[in-house]
Amino acid sequence: MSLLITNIKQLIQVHEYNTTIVMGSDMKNLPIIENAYLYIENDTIIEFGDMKDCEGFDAETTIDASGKLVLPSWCDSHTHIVYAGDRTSEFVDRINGLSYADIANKGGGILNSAKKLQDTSEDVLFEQSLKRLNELIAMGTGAVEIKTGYGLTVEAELKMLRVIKRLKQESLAVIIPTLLAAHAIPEAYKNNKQDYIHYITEELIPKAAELNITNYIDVFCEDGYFDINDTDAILKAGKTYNLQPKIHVNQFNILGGIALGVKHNALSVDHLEELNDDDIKALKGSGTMPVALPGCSYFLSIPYTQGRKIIDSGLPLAIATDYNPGSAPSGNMNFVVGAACVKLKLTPEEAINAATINGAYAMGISNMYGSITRGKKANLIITKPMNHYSEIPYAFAHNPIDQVIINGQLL
Ligand SMILES: N=CN[C@@H](CCC(=O)O)C(=O)O
Ligand SMILES: [Zn+2]
Repeated sequence: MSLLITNIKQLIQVHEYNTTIVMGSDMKNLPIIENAYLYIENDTIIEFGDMKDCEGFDAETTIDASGKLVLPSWCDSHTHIVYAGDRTSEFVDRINGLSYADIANKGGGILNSAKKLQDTSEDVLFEQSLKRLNELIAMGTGAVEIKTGYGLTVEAELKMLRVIKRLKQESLAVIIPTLLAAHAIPEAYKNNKQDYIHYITEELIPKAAELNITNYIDVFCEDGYFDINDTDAILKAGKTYNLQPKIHVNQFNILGGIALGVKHNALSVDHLEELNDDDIKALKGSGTMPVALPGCSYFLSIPYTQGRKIIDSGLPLAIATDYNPGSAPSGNMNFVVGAACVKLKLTPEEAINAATINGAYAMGISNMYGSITRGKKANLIITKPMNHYSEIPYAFAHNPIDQVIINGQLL
């Protein structure tokens, strides 16, 4: 199978050599070729260059992309798309003045989603999740991390993992599963958190590891959920099964979760709506990617992550949707790229780097995804006609996607 895309107005995120992360002032660079071609064989990028050098390709399919841009598909490194039903009633409660914490304290929030998920059959959960996955692919996402965490029992968490496995089998998109082992404390353990942590470390993690579906572990490190000591214990237990941390930290409070994540060699630390200088210091020189989730800040009306400060400190930054029923019910990476510019004060170049190569890094796949590089997988977006990539974040809430290619296949 071979595919040639010709007359590309701008071929974006082109790297001759295999770049796997961009950080600090380098995030301002977004290498492009104007009036370009791209040649794909099977699922792999084989060649690209200036249109005037496009000779000798005998492709089975040719797409004329005149007036359109081509870029790597979005790499969404933080989602919770396997959930049951929705939480629209809590949305209305928040409009009427309740906070996210108020709702959680009266048994809503994550506990509400857990109850719904426990009561939903595996097949129905799969169908609901597949629909969300297909919607986000149509919006340009080609690689996506999916967390568990709405199970809160071994049985329901394993059900979530099996659903993620089926999504992987069903979909062309790259799916990176994460065991969100500690997301909330179930009602039955309300006055006995240590027993629940024991249940997580001694039962859930070993049984989840047995399924061999995930390489990553997550904890919601936050006041009212899991503190630093709990998080430390759970990450240590994960390490014995070779699960690398990708953790929820600093969403509402600074507990020291960033430094703890770095200590445990976390691949990413996500949220960071609250951030201090010690957090920035902890990240310096580490291999841990800070991940901002502007859709969550938008939906909950909480502060936006200081993306500008993170990048100006010389660090890398990734952006992701956090698609979930409670704090960010949207998988639209185009919106996230726009919000990163408007609210995090990233330039379009920085936002596109954050949503492609750095998003791929935050899933451990940037050696094969996230840039236009010979030998990398052909996961691509062809945009609607536009003059410049800055129009993607500029025209907020529009749909810039014309076609999506995943693993060399035109969807
Ligand atoms: N903060 C923790 N987890 C999710 C939200 C979970 C929920 O409200 O259902 C998040 O990343 O925002
Ligand atoms: Zn999340």
